[in-house]
Amino acid sequence: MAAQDAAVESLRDREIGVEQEHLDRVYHRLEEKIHEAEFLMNDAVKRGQVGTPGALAERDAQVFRAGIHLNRLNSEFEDFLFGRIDLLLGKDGERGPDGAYTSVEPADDSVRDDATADIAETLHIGRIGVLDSDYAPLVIDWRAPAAAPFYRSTPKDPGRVVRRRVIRSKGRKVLGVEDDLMRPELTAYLDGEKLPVIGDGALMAALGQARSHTMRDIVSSIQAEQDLVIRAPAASVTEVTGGPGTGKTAVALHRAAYLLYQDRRRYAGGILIVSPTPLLVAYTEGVLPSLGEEGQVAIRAIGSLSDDAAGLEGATAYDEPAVARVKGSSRMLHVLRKAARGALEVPRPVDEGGQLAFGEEPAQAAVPATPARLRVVAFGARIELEAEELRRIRHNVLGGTAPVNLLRPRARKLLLDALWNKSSGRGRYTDPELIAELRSSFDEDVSTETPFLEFLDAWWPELTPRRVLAAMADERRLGRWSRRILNQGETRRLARSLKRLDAEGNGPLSVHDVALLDELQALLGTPNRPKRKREADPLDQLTGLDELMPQREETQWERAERLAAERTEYAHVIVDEAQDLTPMQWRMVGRRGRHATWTIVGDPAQSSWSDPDEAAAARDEALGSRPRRRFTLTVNYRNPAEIAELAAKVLALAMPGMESPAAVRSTGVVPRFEPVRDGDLAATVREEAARLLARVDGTVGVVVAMNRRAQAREWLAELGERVVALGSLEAKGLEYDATVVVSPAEIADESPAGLRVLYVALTRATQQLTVVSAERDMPDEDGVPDLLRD
Ligand SMILES: Nc1ncnc2c1ncn2[C@@H]1O[C@H](COP(=O)(O)OP(=O)(O)OP(=O)(O)O)[C@@H](O)[C@H]1O
Repeated sequence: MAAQDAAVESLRDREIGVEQEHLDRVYHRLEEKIHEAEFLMNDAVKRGQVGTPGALAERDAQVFRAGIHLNRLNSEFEDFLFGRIDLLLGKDGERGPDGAYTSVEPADDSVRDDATADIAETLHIGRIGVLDSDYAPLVIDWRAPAAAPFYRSTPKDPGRVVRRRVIRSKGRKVLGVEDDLMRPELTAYLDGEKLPVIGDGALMAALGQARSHTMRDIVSSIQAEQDLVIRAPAASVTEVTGGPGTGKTAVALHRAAYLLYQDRRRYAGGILIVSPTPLLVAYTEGVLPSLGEEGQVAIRAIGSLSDDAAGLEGATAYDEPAVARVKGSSRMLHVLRKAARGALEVPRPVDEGGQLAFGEEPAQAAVPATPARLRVVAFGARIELEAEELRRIRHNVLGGTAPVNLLRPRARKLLLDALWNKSSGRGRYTDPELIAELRSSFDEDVSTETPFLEFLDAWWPELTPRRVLAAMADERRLGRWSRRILNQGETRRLARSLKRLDAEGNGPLSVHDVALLDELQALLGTPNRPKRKREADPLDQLTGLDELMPQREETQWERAERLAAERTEYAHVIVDEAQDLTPMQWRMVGRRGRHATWTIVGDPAQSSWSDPDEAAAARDEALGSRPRRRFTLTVNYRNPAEIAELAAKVLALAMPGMESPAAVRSTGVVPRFEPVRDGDLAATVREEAARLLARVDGTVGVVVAMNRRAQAREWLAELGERVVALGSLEAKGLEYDATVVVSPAEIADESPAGLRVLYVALTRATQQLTVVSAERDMPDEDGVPDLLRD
């Protein structure tokens, strides 16, 4: 037995040695390429010194290209080379642009009658493609067509693949190999020697690894059903559904990298990935760089999508469910339309002069809400417009649907018309030319007068989304805008939730406020501002360069940076956890992809939104009539069968009849049930988290009801960085080696979608799960809460 083990080990070592040799060749070639790129950079800099505009533009372009190239080559890929396939001869002998044979099917005579065959081609697969100096492929990019059989081949449908190997390496050192035999019935020979097979496959090895606070890519073990989605054509809409742990997020990220590889030019317009929480953004954002892609992809939390959400972190506060339901509903659109127009009448916030603040009622002899009349002097006489006339003009201007801020020039024009009609100038001449001249000087005189300008500013102020949102905090006013749209209770709750904002709308935003601000931005519009001239660069002035090149064009770098900063629309939009988007959020996301192609991944069973039909309608509106291509993922790679089985009980309650995905592995460790000990919830949770910390190498997540978030953080403060406390809604998409789910009943009762939120909480663990039940969970003698019993 020992001799047999030793033989296996020596075979493994020999195969590791074979792959090491190949990796050495790859690195040698990469070094050559890095030198080439550095040479290009230096050469480009020299060109820059010539100083003619043509040479400068060329230099910028060259530096840009060489910079990208160097960046990719220098990236510290942990396992740059990760796969290999050994293939039979193809049906035809044609080679593709990457030097590999293109045929997927084996040639008729590739297998001999005695079930032996020769390996005709060996391909190594890696994160980027590398050709040797003769243009033969040393490494095929994982996204190239030639790499597809690495993912697609199965023993049932092997194509040309005989052996599929996953290579594990760190830096320049190969650490291990794991093989899957796709044609076990064959005896295959490579260079005259029998093809060896090592290990029991790579997927299980990958799934058993400890989790950290960042997601890993799955590039070495993408499964066939996932590969179909990743490589689906970009056109129109690709919709992917699948239960927890089926790899939807992973697939979405790999698809972004794949699309960029396929058509870099087209996706220079940017790919947007919308994620439900900043936590999930932080968890996933390392995956794309590890796949060799950066820059063109923006991963944004739904709470930071609008320009108005402060900073990239955006909004993290959550409204209580009843408020969230109102703010997310498409009925809000009608309220916001009224508010965007009605806010013109709202007094402006205090300035030094002691005027009113929003939300305050006029006190004593305060300045009136909006000026009641306009008084100017023209041609030596006073002209006035009374309240009724002003009201008529405003009504007239607001007649259409144009954005309010863009209507200001029209309001100004109608005011001048009305003043002119009352002025003495009107009847002075009959000659149209003279009248026109007089009118034009009238307009100029009046419209530059301070009283007129002050009046216009107060009567038709430029509204900001935040100001309008803050104006909605006044319940009486909001009641006017929401009449026949929201009921009284909804109006009250909405107004109250907005009291967090000051008069200018500054203050903590909730995740749902962000979609409202974005809608308001669209309703209000941004007036055109005169273009600012490019600021002079002091260095250019000092060196006299500004005189040499007075109209220096933007460089390619500057242009790329500017476009990224200004980008509001994308070429492709990927929505993760799409089941959670509210109708208002769909509108916000839809505005960013009006001309885009889309990939949408989600799971209706995990939806925390209470009205899925309303959300589905909004989604249809955002996607328009684009055709949809649908995929379903069926295998759960995250949870062991023991945990998946428990979660399935909640699924049966939350969505009767819905099937849960099949767990791909089992650990033999069943979930643990722990009732609160001695009435001390904090101590029980802390002890359970500590117990799990000792049992797993990676992370432990403790999921509590949303209103216990802060509490839970305190309970766990002493336990170190491997433990994280999460509100139920924050657990979306994340995973931990072990989780503690605290009081299923509390989580389920939190909102109308509570059972689905509980389903999410129960499906976060890759190895172990403890459920802590409080009194309201009504645990039985084994500690099993009522909700989780058979
Ligand atoms: N082919 C694969 N090889 C290795 N690991 C995989 C594979 N597919 C998925 N995984 C792993 O399974 C886990 C779950 O994947 P992911 O988070 O993408 O699932 P999901 O469908 O988005 O789940 P949820 O709906 O619960 O958010 C991740 O750790 C992911 O790396």
